Amino acid sequence: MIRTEPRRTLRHPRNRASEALQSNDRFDALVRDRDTLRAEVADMRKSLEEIQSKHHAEMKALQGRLDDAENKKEHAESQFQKLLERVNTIKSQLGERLREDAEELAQARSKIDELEEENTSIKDQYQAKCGELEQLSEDRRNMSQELSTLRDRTNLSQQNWLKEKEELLEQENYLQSEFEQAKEAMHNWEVLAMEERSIRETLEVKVVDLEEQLASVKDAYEKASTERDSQVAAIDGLQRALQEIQTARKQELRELVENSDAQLEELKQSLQEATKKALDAEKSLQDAQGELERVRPFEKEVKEKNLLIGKLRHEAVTLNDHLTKALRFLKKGKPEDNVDRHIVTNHLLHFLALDRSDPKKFQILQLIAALLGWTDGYSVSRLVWRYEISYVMRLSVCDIRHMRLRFTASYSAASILLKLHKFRPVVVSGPSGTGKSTLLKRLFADYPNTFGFSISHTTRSPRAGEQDGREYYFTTKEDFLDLVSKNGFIEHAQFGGNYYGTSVQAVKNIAEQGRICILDIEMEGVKQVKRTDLNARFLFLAPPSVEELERRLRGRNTETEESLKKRLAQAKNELEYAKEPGAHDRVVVNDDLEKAYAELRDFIVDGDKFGAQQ
Ligand SMILES: Nc1ncnc2c1ncn2[C@@H]1O[C@H](COP(=O)(O)OP(=O)(O)OP(=O)(O)O)[C@@H](O)[C@H]1O
Repeated sequence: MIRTEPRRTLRHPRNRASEALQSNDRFDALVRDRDTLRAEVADMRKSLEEIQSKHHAEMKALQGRLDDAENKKEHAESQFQKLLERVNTIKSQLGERLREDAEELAQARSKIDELEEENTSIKDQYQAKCGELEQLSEDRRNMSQELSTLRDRTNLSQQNWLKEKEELLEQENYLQSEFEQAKEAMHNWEVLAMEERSIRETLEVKVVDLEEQLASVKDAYEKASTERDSQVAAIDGLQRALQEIQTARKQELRELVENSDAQLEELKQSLQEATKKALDAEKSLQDAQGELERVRPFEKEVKEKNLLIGKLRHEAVTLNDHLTKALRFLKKGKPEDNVDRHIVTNHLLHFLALDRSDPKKFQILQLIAALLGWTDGYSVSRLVWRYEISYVMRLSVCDIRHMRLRFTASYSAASILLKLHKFRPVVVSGPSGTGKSTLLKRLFADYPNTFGFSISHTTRSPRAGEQDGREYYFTTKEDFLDLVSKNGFIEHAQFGGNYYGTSVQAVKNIAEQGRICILDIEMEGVKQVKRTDLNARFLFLAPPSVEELERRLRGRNTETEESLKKRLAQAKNELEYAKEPGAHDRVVVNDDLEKAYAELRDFIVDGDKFGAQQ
């Protein structure tokens, strides 16, 4: 609306009447203008009042929403505090329990070791005593044999002597009877001499002869008697000697038997004691085994908890590292440095294009702040805080949970990748029979608790005593085939209607446990590992020649003619593949076992770095 100011100018008197008329008209017009203005003012007031009341209502609604949000925030904070308290109490309780269990386990182990040592020493003693017992029985048997031969010989000589004695006695009797006859004859002759003197003279010669005969017979008799006496004395001496020998032998034997009986008794006693001790040891071994069985689940729990603690520690260290890097990066930026406007514009466009709920938006904001050199920590944190608060206040609880899950998943994936940089798996491949198992067995013995084999998946049902995640990861056929379709296996095969396979995740699990996973696989498996993010190192073990390989396979006595042919054909393929550049990081020829082991160990151990990357 155009309004004109009333003009205040001096007019000529002739025009006064007409001017009065004009001024009346103008006055009327002015009155009209004023009225319209008043109406307009009233309208505006009305609309102002309406706006004010609307604004008031909007303010009220906003205040209500703000109050709600604050309540929710307070509630979430109190829940978070409670959870934190619970986590702390669980941590302290678990720590206590873990320490106690570890102590108990160590005691049980040392007890088992002691008992086992005792058991072996008792067994050794028992075996030594058995050997001694056998030796003694052998001695006894030999002596009994000797004694019986001696007895036989004594009996024989005794019989001979008795026979001779009888013969001498017979001779003596015969001489005695002859002497008696001669005496009688002499008597007859003396009677006859009395009667017949004449015959006497003739007979005297006979008498002399007879006397001579008698004398000689007497001599013979005396000789025989002395001989008999000496022989009797010899027999007596012999008998005495024999008796002495017999008594000495008997005494010796008695002593021997007594000694061996005593030794036998002692051995029996020590055997009984040893058996008792062995029984006691077995009982305490069983107790210890029972104890071990009881402790085993705790051991697993302890391991899991330790793992968890390790993971948490590692996460804390990584986060700290990231924070330090971010701070350093923020501190380094200078506003006067050349800022690439193109990059900033791109980031800004990206920021605007992203959905509000996308967490990347926050990261881009941080990046822009760093690029523009907003080194003032306070203003950056205020900006970030304001953005965060305004963003978080628009999120529902469900969104927050979802975000946390997404963060945890991506964080654990990143954590595994970090672990795979430190604990890099080693793929040891090579034709069957080159000596992989022989060398790896030695390496594991030299470096205990350093390496691990991945646990395989299987679709077969668990057997008694088997545990999921210990002997195998037991899975269904559907899940197994699903994982196959997602390239989740390094190697897989079917035996007797069941599937078996080595999964990529199983290898990652070994790195998660802080061990180097050793994969003893074939060429196709090697290629598959290269397609994964396992960050593995590759060693190829080659035989000195195909002929030597065949000799070793035959020497192992594990192959049929058919399987041998198959293995040799496969060996040729593997040797061809190994010639391709970059197929393996190291090729070791196993011609000399010591040399090959040194090369394999040097590559895997890598000066105690085990191939770790920064
Ligand atoms: N340097 C060597 N010299 C002579 N014999 C060897 C040597 N290395 C290994 N062997 C022998 O070769 C045979 C095969 O070795 P081994 O079983 O370790 O092979 P492998 O590569 O593990 O076979 P597979 O892949 O079939 O299990 C064994 O009998 C082993 O004793």
